[in-house]
Amino acid sequence: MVRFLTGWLKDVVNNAYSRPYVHKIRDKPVFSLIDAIRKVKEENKNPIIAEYKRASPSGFSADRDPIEYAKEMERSGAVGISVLTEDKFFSGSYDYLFIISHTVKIPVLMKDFVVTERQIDNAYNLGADSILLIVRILTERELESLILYARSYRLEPLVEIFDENELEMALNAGAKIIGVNSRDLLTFAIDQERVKRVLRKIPSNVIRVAESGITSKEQIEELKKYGADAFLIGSSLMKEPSKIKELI
Ligand SMILES: O=C(O)c1ccccc1NCC(=O)[C@H](O)[C@H](O)COP(=O)(O)O
Repeated sequence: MVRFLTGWLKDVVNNAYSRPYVHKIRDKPVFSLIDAIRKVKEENKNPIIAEYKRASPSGFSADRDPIEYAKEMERSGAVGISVLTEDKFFSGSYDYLFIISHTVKIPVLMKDFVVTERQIDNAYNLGADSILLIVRILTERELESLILYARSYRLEPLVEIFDENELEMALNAGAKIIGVNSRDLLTFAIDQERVKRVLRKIPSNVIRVAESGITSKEQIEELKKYGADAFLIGSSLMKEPSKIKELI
């Protein structure tokens, strides 16, 4: 049983259960997102996970070529690329994941509302190096078992949390890389103060990712003071890809 869900989150999860199995065989190695983040930090640069997102339920939309975008992000030093594959609300697709993961040689994260092992099979077969697991939409048992299932493919999942309660669940489930989303998934409101509060409670042996609503270098520097190791940025890079140079 998934947790009690309302509004569009209920629809997005129902849709996730019906995603088809993709018949492909993985033909590339797995790149570790955690290792890549540590390496970029050692080089005194900001590890930016650049997101390929064409639309979102909060009204965002951008029409950008996935190959050009991914190449520019890699060339500019992004630590990884996050690819939205959710089709109904984000206009994502498995095709974008396959194309991008076969274009770049940096880790690629499958960003979706993962609730089934089949979605993880697809992520692996399509060339993803990590997947997102959102605590808000999973029970504790599901979170634990999906983490283990992803690891059976050597995909270390980015576990997304909202607050301290979800942090406890993520830590209990053994997450090694945790993202704190500043965007409330139901109201879409951005709250960076909550992110700072939660980030500083994450143990330093866990990789801490600040997610959503990041538009400037000043914000990144501020989030670093609270322990952020990496930054997941979608909208502002989709609108203006060259901005990545100033953020790194
Ligand atoms: O992007 C949205 O508007 C959104 C709305 C509701 C649920 C999730 C949503 N986005 C998923 C994400 O986590 C973001 O795409 C990602 O963190 C990047 O955020 P941003 O830089 O603000 O585009």
